[in-house]
Amino acid sequence: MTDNPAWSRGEFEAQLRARGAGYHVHHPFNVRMNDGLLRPGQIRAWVANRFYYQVNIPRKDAAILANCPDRATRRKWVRRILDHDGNGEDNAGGIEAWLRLGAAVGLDADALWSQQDVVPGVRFAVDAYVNFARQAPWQEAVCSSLTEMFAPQIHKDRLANWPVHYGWIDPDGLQYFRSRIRLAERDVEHGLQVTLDHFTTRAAQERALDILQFKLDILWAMLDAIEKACPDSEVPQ
Ligand SMILES: O=C(O)c1cc(C(=O)O)c2c(n1)C(=O)C(=O)c1cc(C(=O)O)[nH]c1-2
Repeated sequence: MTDNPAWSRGEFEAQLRARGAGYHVHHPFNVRMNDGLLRPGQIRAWVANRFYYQVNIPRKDAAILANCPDRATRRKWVRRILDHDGNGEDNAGGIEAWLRLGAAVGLDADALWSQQDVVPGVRFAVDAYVNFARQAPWQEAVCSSLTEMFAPQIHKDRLANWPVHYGWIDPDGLQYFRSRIRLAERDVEHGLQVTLDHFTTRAAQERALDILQFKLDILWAMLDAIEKACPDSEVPQ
């Protein structure tokens, strides 16, 4: 506990944004991916492992919905589930778009759905995120989604760099990244509003920073595990 005065809304938001220094955009594996240094087998390993994150995001969001008694919040939050699952009509959803990314890098949908290439560290990290959302107060789970503040840039980097470095990947497969830029910005606007409204004492604000760090660590741990599973020397082309 701290006796320090609460930060202003602006200062609190600045403290949250400053945590971007630890975002997985700076992970060595992501840096090499962005610099065009990964072999096809390493890109495929990343896509297959990240699929486990993709399919669990709507389950995580459903847990937040289940814990949230506030109808106005649920009305906004439910959109996130449809963003990923699609609606079976005009919106195919993000999971479908990720399957198209898989196809573009040479992975068929059955291989992705089977999760046969998901390594234990990725499974543990993603499961920790879903479990946190099930067990924590819903405002804390909302706060944990705020790594998305830093996601638009990572998507833009991929859109700019992959076509240059990885000519073997059909650029149509990159649509997932394109679609997430706008959605992430919308999500962050709402998630930040909930967080800035809820964590109002200095102790609570510091708790929010710890929650954000927990989520940054999940993303970082995923890349550690993927990197370890496919070192440069052992990856088949
Ligand atoms: O590609 C990425 O680096 C990245 C990171 C994150 C993130 O920061 O959690 C998300 C996504 N992508 C993403 O596509 C996505 O839909 C998403 C939802 C969430 C969330 O916590 O609710 N994070 C992210």
